[in-house]
Formats: sequence, C-alpha cells, structure tokens
Amino acid sequence: MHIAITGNIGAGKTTLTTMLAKHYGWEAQFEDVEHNPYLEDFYADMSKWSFALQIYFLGSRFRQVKEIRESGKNIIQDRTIYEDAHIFAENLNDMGLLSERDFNNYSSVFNLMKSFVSAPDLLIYLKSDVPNLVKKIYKRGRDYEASISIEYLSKLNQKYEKWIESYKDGKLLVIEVDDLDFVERPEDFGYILERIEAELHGLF
Ligand SMILES: Nc1ncnc2c1ncn2[C@@H]1O[C@H](COP(=O)(O)OP(=O)(O)O)[C@@H](O)[C@H]1O
Ligand SMILES: Nc1ncnc2c1ncn2[C@H]1C[C@H](O)[C@@H](COP(=O)(O)O)O1
Repeated sequence: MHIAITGNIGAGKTTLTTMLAKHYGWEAQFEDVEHNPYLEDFYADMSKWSFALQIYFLGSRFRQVKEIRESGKNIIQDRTIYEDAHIFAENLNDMGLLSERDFNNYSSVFNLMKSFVSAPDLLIYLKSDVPNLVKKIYKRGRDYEASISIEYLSKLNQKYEKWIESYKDGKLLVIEVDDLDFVERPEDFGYILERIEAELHGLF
C-alpha cells in the first residue's frame, strides 16, 4: 500500500508522516531537505536557483517513485512528485522566477517521467490557511525559510486548492489542520486515524 501526504510548506506533512509510520509500522519516505544542495541558495535568490532546485527535487522524487514500485512494502510518502511540477514549478513560472524556456524544458522531462508514476492508494491533503503555515514555519525555525513571503505561500495555497479540486487519480482525503494539534493532543491524532481508516476500509 502506498499513502502520500500532500500540502503546503509547514502544513505538518513530515510530522504526520513520522507519526503514521510509527503507528502503523509503515516505511516512511521523506523529502530530501537536510542534504539538499540547492534549497538554501534558492531562498536567497529564487530566480537564479529555481531551475537547478526543480531538477534536483524531480530526480530525488523520481528515485522514490522507483523505490515504491520495487519495494512491495507499505509506504507512507512525505509529498509527491505531482507537487513539484503542478504546484512549485508552475508557480515559479507564474511569478516570473522560472523562465518560459526552463519551464518548458522541465515540463518535457516531467511528462516523460509521469508515465512511470502510479498514483498513491490514498492521497491525504493537509489543508491549511496561510497564517497557520506562517506560524508552523516559524515554529520549525529553519533560518533560510525566514525569507518565505506571505505572497509565495498564498500563491502555493491557491495552486494546491486548484490541483486538489481536479485530482481524480485515486482516493483522496482532505483534512483541515488549522485547529488540530496532532502532536500534543492524542484525540486530534485519533481523529486523523479514524478518517484514514474510514477511507482505507477494506484495504487494511
Ligand atoms: N497540526 C499540527 N499540530 C502540531 N504541530 C504541528 C502541526 N502541524 C505542524 N506542526 C509543527 O509545525 C512545524 C512544521 O511541521 P512539518 O511537519 O515540518 O511541516 P511540513 O513537513 O508540512 O512542512 C513542526 O514543528 C511541527 O511539529
Ligand atoms: N519542488 C519544490 N520547489 C521549491 N521548493 C520546494 C519544492 N519541494 C519542496 N520545497 C521546499 C519547501 C520547503 O522549504 C522545503 C521542505 O518542504 P516542506 O513542505 O516544508 O516539507 O522544501
């Protein structure tokens, strides 16, 4: 079984992925953030580094896709390859931070890869408003993310809403997380487990 958690920066994907992997004994797949050679430079100068960062994330995410196909294990994945292309790359292009030429180049590679990508058995969207994202990014305290603007987060949120509305590739669960504290409140984590189990009825 393949479950993926999707959502904007700071929505709680990594935290929930870790908690679910522990709870169900699933294998977790995380984003390549700690050892990412471009992320810090990207936030310092988005226009200069956007293409390099997108190619890096695309390669790293495709490696995960390959592992998921080959492993046969129950896997929970922190963010999907779809988000790189349909949310981040598109948004950078819209904002004039990724040129038309680079975006077309990127998209043609993504479209080739897409045929090897299977949708997850369940996609869990952590829906959050921008003030909550800002609070959570601040709480996490990565220095280089201090430059993330409200405008950037809002545009990403709009892209997420549009993409989720049109998502028809598999089962989808939308969880509004603004009022949930699944770290400190066991009842909030319990609520998420109930929602997941209701969706996966029959697959468990
Ligand atoms: N619903 C939540 N309840 C409690 N803490 C949360 C919640 N969502 C996020 N956090 C906290 O906010 C910060 C960012 O969460 P993280 O899981 O890294 O988000 P993401 O992976 O989506 O960027 C972390 O410190 C995390 O513990
Ligand atoms: N494809 C991407 N383009 C730009 N930035 C990205 C992409 N994928 C992830 N990121 C950034 C956003 C955050 O700063 C870190 C980690 O993501 P998070 O949502 O906090 O788990 O990488």
